[in-house]
Amino acid sequence: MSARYAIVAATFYRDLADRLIAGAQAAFAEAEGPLAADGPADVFEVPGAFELPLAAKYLAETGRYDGVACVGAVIRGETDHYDYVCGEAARGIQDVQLSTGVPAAFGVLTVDSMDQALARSGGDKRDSGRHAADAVLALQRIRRSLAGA
Ligand SMILES: Nc1c(NC[C@H](O)[C@H](O)[C@H](O)CO)[nH]c(=O)[nH]c1=O
Ligand SMILES: CC(=O)[C@@H](O)COP(=O)(O)O
Repeated sequence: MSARYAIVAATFYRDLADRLIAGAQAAFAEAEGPLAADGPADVFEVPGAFELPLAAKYLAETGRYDGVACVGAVIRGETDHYDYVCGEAARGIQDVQLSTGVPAAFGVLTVDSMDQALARSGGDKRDSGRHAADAVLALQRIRRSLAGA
């Protein structure tokens, strides 16, 4: 039985979203055995990170996906708007996975500069898109093992 994954991307910073999507797609493509995907992850886009939780909820509630990787980038500006966007995205995505039982990973960069974002979206620090997909796979591995127990 193969798996189906989704990626929902906040495209407020288009180039960063594309880098994060690529990382998540690569990680999903490497999944093996019962976690192996039946094809590339379906990609859905929202304007910003604040919209990620509801999009993830829509996808999780379809019952069509074994997990959802939520990706995006929030770069601090002059005001405290950053705090609200980041906080609600994190809390909302966590609520989706806890309420639906469908893995929904937090692959949202919360940074102070574009340089920090580039370094964490497949640059020299990490690939948060890949990490989000890996988190989905790790939770799905547990879920599948318990289902087979
Ligand atoms: N400043 C950033 C935003 N802001 C937009 C919000 O996420 C949201 O789309 C808007 O408030 C309408 O509800 N979003 C990001 O993803 N990254 C940012 O840096
Ligand atoms: C993270 C944000 O919402 C940010 O881009 C907004 O910038 P500002 O705080 O300067 O209005």
